[in-house]
Amino acid sequence: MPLEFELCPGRMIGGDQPCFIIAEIGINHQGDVEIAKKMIKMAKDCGADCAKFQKSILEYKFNKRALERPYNSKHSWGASYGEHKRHLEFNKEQYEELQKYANEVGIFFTASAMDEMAVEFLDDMNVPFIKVGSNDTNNFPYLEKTAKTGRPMVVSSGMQSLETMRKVYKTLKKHDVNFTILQCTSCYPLEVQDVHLRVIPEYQKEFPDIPIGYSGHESGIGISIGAVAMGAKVLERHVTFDKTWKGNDHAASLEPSELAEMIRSIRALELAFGNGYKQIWPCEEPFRRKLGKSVVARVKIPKGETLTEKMLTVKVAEPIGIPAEEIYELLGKTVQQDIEQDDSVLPEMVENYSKKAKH
Ligand SMILES: CC(=O)N[C@H](C=O)[C@@H](O)[C@H](O)[C@H](O)COP(=O)(O)O
Ligand SMILES: C=C(OP(=O)(O)O)C(=O)O
Repeated sequence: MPLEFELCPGRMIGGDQPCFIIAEIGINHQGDVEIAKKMIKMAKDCGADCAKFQKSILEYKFNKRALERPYNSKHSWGASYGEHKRHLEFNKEQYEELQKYANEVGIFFTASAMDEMAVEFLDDMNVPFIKVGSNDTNNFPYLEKTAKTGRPMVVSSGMQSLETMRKVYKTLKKHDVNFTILQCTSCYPLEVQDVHLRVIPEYQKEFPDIPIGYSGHESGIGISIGAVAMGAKVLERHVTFDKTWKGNDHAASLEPSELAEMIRSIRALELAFGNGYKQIWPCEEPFRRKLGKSVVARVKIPKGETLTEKMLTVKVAEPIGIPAEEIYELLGKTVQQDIEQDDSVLPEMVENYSKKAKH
């Protein structure tokens, strides 16, 4: 399987492709379709590639007692966890409305499938790829089912060991499905010492034929930009209109100005990566001419003298002379005209000196 693949129609990821940026709306829409739409538009306006939600079919994601447990958090939308989750869940019609809206806006639309029924739900919706949230990454029947849809998979790896991730990789390889693995630590918000960006190159070594990415829950944008510098080819961040809103994820999310700034910085960083060639670039020429150093006579050198190191020095000189890096090639050669002290040494002043001064 190649290191690059098509994650969404017409959008390759991996290799030298720009990092694919997922704006994770998740549950930050507060259960309100109109807010969700505004968030889709905001993600597009900020330059994200994809707007993502979280789809659960609650009776399949949770057992009864988990749905009944009290949820006394300040982030709760109901007395029980089930009521809270029901408030945040969009139905099929609402998903279709959001998908249609994302299409109009021109941004890819998908969700994490939070249980096996949600996989079917999203597959029926023809989403471009399925996100596997960290809490399903060790759920092998679910992974097999998702892989069988044939849709590319973005697999997060919070709350998992390397051993489990090796099993995940082998399982998905068996199904010949395109997938990427994201480094992730599942804490909300995530403290910097718990980020572990060095897992990105570790994953690259472990899984050399798939793109590796990062799903971040930290505050701010610097660490995610760093993740891209370390090779993340997919980046997912939660987004919000207001970090102080009620809800578990808002504090670990980016507000629009941060999202836009992060994406601008990532796109600039990608340009800055360059192609790995080291050479003198055209943009450096004026500066090389002004600031670059040439060989200069340290003393007056009469015609016929043989050049020694003591006769020469290196300075910013006018006119530009033989470049500094060629000074040793001059030693032992004969000068064919007088050179005054502090004058540039020019190629035509030196016998059999074939190299031309670089102008
Ligand atoms: C692991 C996982 O699912 N994480 C998700 C993605 O990052 C989160 O958005 C959770 O859904 C969210 O933090 C849950 O919050 P509450 O429990 O208040 O609904
Ligand atoms: C839980 C999710 O993601 P992550 O594990 O990457 O935070 C998700 O996308 O629903």
